[in-house]
Amino acid sequence: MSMIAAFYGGKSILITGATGFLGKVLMEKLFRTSPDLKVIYILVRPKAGQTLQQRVFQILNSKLFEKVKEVCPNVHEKIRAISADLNQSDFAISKEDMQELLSYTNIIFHCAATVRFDDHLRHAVQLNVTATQQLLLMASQMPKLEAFIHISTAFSNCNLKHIDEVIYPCPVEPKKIIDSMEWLDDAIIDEITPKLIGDRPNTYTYTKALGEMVVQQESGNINIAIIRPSIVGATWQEPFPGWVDNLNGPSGLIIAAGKGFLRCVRATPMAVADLIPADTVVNLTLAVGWYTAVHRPKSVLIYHCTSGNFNPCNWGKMALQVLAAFEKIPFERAFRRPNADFTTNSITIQYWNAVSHRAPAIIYDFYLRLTGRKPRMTKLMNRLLRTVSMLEYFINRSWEWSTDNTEMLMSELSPEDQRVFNFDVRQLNWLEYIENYVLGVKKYLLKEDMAGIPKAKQHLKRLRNIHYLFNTALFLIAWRLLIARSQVARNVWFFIVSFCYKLLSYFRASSTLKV
Ligand SMILES: CCCCCCCCCCCCCCCCCCCCCCCCCCCC(=O)SCCNC(=O)CCNC(=O)[C@H](O)C(C)(C)COP(=O)(O)OP(=O)(O)OC[C@H]1O[C@@H](n2cnc3c(N)ncnc32)[C@H](O)[C@@H]1OP(=O)(O)O
Ligand SMILES: NC(=O)C1=CN([C@@H]2O[C@H](COP(=O)(O)OP(=O)(O)OC[C@H]3O[C@@H](n4cnc5c(N)ncnc54)[C@H](OP(=O)(O)O)[C@@H]3O)[C@@H](O)[C@H]2O)C=CC1
Repeated sequence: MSMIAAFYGGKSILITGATGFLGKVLMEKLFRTSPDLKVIYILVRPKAGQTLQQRVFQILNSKLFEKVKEVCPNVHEKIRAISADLNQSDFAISKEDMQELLSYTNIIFHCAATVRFDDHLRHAVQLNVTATQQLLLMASQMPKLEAFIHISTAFSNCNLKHIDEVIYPCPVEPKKIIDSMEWLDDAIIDEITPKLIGDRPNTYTYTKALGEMVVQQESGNINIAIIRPSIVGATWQEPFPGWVDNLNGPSGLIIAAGKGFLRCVRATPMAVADLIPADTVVNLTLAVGWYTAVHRPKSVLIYHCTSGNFNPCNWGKMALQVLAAFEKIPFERAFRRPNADFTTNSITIQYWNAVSHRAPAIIYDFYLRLTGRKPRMTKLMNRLLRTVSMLEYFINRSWEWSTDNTEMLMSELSPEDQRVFNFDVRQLNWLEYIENYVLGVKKYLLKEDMAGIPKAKQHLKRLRNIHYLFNTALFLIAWRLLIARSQVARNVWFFIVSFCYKLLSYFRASSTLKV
């Protein structure tokens, strides 16, 4: 019997960010392994014309929750969606709902965040820092609370090369930042943002670091732990391999590469690709929830959820594996054949961007115009290149994260818990994982039918032939222009033609002699 699964039985659990990628996988695993839990409260904001109920209905009716419905048929009754906006004071939760949350919550998993790299500092602070502070204040008023698990990121201290399981202070106190956001206007915030974030690449990593400081400062008597996952990818094993439902991290780039839009990047092939499957993060999170509640460590423990030091894979190897997966599982209607060229040279990347990305987009837009359609490829390409430039920081560096707490926890688990809540990535086979990832992107993000694979393969063959034809034509035109202008080129051409003619005559003569 799993001790962790039993621990969550009968519990009232509060999850923020439950409608996000990680939150959904967390909720699914909780229901599947502890169907006797009392209730999961989720803080949800109405969105895109959908009511809370419609959002919950959509989640529960997704493929992700198919197994849950078998083991926990009354799952609908066990989810309690609470209308909340983490950007508002008291999260805009009604008095009655707040009372219920304060009275009954046993465990909190705080997953909500803005994960956009380019978010305005005011908004990023509001969600990643102030909301964390408010949630801790709520937590301090919960008499039945046993543990508060805060999801941060392994990149909150990406300005360092080696990162220990400690909270590194930022130069300006989070409280000062929170206060200043209230009275500074946007223009001034824009001006001071680069100074505040210092050598971090974006507001996301900076505000996640501030969030951790808030957790430490406001922990009081609450049992708190922080999880720091690296780049969260599709699921590895549970509830099935390859589940992914948003474009963040590598998923969007896999689409861009598979569709042939993105063919080269500024990346360091030998840099460690610290990807971590979503289900691994969730398993560690649930194990940490149990450990924190039961063992009540004296200080805030930090758990790095990374793959690099257990089972490293670099970007070069990973890109080759992705390309190999595209051979087996091609995406439909690719723009060009997938390719993966890496360079660390800024001039080379500018040349490649011009030749491999912008020029084909311009030619295609020209073709769209000629055929009376609206050009769109150049715009799309510019947005893609902007996205890639924001991710470049993470694909050109390697980090080392110490994992003593994660390893300690692994050794604390019973063999059954190690199996049910497996977070040991040493067992992960990257080739298999990447293949399932590409399959998942095709099925769940692009919603493409597997029956279309032969047609997609045919399309790629056609693109390869067009590519060869185009290159041959380009070569012949260039050569024709050259021999028209240069005596040396003409001499070389004459030499090649006469050499070929002599070779042909020789073979013809020798074959006549044999007869
Ligand atoms: C397994 C990987 C191998 C890759 C295989 C490739 C094979 C060969 C190809 C050759 C190239 C090789 C590439 C190799 C390496 C790539 C590896 C991937 C690197 C991943 C690094 C991630 C680092 C993460 C570190 C921190 C982790 C965290 O803690 S938090 C979670 C991470 N957060 C994010 O990922 C958010 C990032 N996104 C944003 O901040 C914003 O979306 C944006 C600023 C980038 C863009 O914002 P914008 O206002 O323009 O609008 P938005 O509406 O958001 O999107 C615009 C269009 O772009 C699409 N989009 C969004 N995100 C991505 C993405 N990650 N990749 C591609 N496309 C993306 C979005 O759908 C929009 O499209 P349109 O609607 O069509 O305009
Ligand atoms: N994905 C990754 O690669 C990594 C993620 N992490 C961390 O994991 C956590 C979860 O990330 P992930 O699931 O990928 O992110 P998502 O963007 O998929 O989910 C974010 C969640 O936060 C919710 N949220 C955002 N703003 C508000 C708001 N104002 N009020 C209420 N809820 C809000 C979203 O709700 P809604 O659906 O309404 O938008 C959504 O449920 C984050 O803390 C992130 O920092 C850490 C490392 C890597």
